[in-house]
Amino acid sequence: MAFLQQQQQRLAAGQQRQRAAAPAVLRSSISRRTLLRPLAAAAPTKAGLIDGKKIAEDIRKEIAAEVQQLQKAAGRAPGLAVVLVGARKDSETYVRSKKKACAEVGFESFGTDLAEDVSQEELLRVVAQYNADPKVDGILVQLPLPKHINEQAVLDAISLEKDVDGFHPQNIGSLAMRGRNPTFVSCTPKGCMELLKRSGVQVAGKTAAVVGRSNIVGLPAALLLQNADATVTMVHSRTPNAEEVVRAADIVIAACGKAEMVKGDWIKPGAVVIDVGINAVDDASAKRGYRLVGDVAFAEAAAVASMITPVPGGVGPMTIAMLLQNTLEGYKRRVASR
Ligand SMILES: NC(=O)C1=CN([C@@H]2O[C@H](COP(=O)(O)OP(=O)(O)OC[C@H]3O[C@@H](n4cnc5c(N)ncnc54)[C@H](OP(=O)(O)O)[C@@H]3O)[C@@H](O)[C@H]2O)C=CC1
Ligand SMILES: Nc1nc(=O)c2c([nH]1)NC[C@@H]1CN(c3ccc(C(=O)N[C@@H](CCC(=O)O)C(=O)O)cc3)C=[N+]21
Repeated sequence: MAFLQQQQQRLAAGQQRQRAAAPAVLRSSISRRTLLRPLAAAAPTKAGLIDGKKIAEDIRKEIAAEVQQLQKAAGRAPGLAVVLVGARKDSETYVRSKKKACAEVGFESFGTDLAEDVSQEELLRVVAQYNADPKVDGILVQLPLPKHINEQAVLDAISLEKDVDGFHPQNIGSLAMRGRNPTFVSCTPKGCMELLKRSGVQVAGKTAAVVGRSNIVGLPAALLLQNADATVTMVHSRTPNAEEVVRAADIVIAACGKAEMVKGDWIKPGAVVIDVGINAVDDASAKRGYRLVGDVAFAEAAAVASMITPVPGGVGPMTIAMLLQNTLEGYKRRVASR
């Protein structure tokens, strides 16, 4: 019981600190009942929810307003080209939601759907066409690509000025070097940082753990946190003491692609948890026959963390909002340099 009390006390203190830093929109999501609950209560304390869906919606509105303002003088709307290879159901869904988001903010979207067995040469030709198209500000080739295609060769072929995914080696390399600004920052890690920023979470001086080291999520997320003056540790499949490293962190970004791997007792009381994971698990009671869960065991972690993102409704919608933001940035640069 003494331990529980201590933990509750630490939690309440952490939450009050976070609450003081949090903007009004978020403050309302940390309930009074949570804060005023007697310390010895057995029920788990609920973390404040970081509402990625709402924050992404705010950003889309900001983008739409800017497009309205800019497009008359520019003579055209921002343009995003999305290339889809094959017929993976999840990829088709993502591409559809990207095109829908484009329409919503007043972008023009271009799309090329290629057959699963398309040759690498043909795919490279499509990329080259979009590189040369003056109406296209951003190019996204949906991943994963079929096995017979060299993914990196395709990503390398996207013009640096149109690499709105931020996957070009020069963009990732610039992120890793002090004093260099990448042309574009990858959407998912950029979305994680934006969630922290818009939730009033201070990053400078904090310890952070990133679970996962992929080129598209874990690595750039760690670099961004480090550039924001956090002290960062990366955890991967060969890390023997992942749990211990995560438990030392004030900020956790989970991107390991393993459903609910990060447990509640891995989380330091009062930590902020950003869950990037998107995993489908079978669920006969769900309409689609499956439901989405993150890389974090949400309920357990929410009982310990001060703030946490849900899945769905957390990082996912932010990825799309950042894709639009990157495309708008590219458009503004290209219009200005005419
Ligand atoms: N919300 C969004 O917008 C997006 C969500 N995602 C989701 O994010 C997650 C990560 O995606 P992505 O980076 O592409 O995945 P990858 O499979 O490319 O990378 C996973 C990383 O996690 C590490 N890892 C795997 N198992 C463990 C383990 N047991 N302990 C510690 N680390 C481990 C791997 O280590 P190692 O390097 O040693 O193999 C690897 O670095 C997925 O769930 C994906 O669906 C991805 C993109 C966008
Ligand atoms: N070139 C490229 N760029 C990418 O950015 C890219 C990619 N390839 N391949 C696949 C991953 C995955 N990804 C997601 C985007 C949005 C949601 C998203 O909006 N998810 C919703 C739920 C969607 C649903 O209900 O199915 C949510 O989390 O709330 C998820 C995942 C982008 N990726």
